[in-house]
Amino acid sequence: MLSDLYAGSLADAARRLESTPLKLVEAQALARPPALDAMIALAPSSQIKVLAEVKRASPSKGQMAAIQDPAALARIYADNGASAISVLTEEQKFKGSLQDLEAVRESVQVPLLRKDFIATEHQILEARAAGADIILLIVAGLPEADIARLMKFSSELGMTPFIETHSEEELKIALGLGAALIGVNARDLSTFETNRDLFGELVDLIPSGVIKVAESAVRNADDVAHYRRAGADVVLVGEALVTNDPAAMLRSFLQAGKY
Ligand SMILES: O=C(O)c1ccccc1NCC(=O)[C@H](O)[C@H](O)COP(=O)(O)O
Repeated sequence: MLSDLYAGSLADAARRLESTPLKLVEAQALARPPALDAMIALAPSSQIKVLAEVKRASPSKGQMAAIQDPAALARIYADNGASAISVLTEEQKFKGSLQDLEAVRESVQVPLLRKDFIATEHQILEARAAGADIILLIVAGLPEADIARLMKFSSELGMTPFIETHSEEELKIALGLGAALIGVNARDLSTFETNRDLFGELVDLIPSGVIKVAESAVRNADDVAHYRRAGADVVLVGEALVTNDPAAMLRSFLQAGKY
């Protein structure tokens, strides 16, 4: 499944290259104002931080929410305390787009994550050109040397690479590469099974100074408190926000993670 997701994203990127040549994407990326500093926005504090996701659909759940106006949803997130916003731009299974990311960029001032199956410099330039400040690199999906190269490339653009892991071995790879923003995804991207305890099982391997993100499977404020007790600095939440009242949910998450 994961390799299919990468193949789909790369095919879509190749199609976009036919109408927008790499040199133009690069010029658009370099013309953007400097990237916002995600390491400041997501830095550990006395309160858990929320990375709120714009997520219409997923391979595991199918269609979740129509989200006709992603910019309006992002404003609700930012107005109710989200420290950063994740925009799923994958088109085929998640029904997202770079246009969603551009629209969100116009509406909020918090750092934006391009959430996609990124494997090339072209996709990173597209992310920057659309206004993203953070890009996702998934250890399960990429050879270590590619992650190292793409981390360097995104950092040179002023962006923050967010490195996603799902096992001790993957975490050691992320740490070995010097990642400063690391996620432990409760969802196994091959089987879609979720394990909310995985973050707590791995977190002690992550040194202080690295921002620790608990990703996926938050259904309610109790789950946020669970991740916070385990040591999360940040929770990444999609489904629970887009299928409920996002403002009320966000406020309850921030309240639950206040220690
Ligand atoms: O969400 C999925 O089904 C999925 C399947 C395969 C690859 C990635 C997938 N999701 C990406 C994410 O990591 C989540 O959107 C994100 O962590 C938020 O998760 P949730 O709060 O459980 O919607």
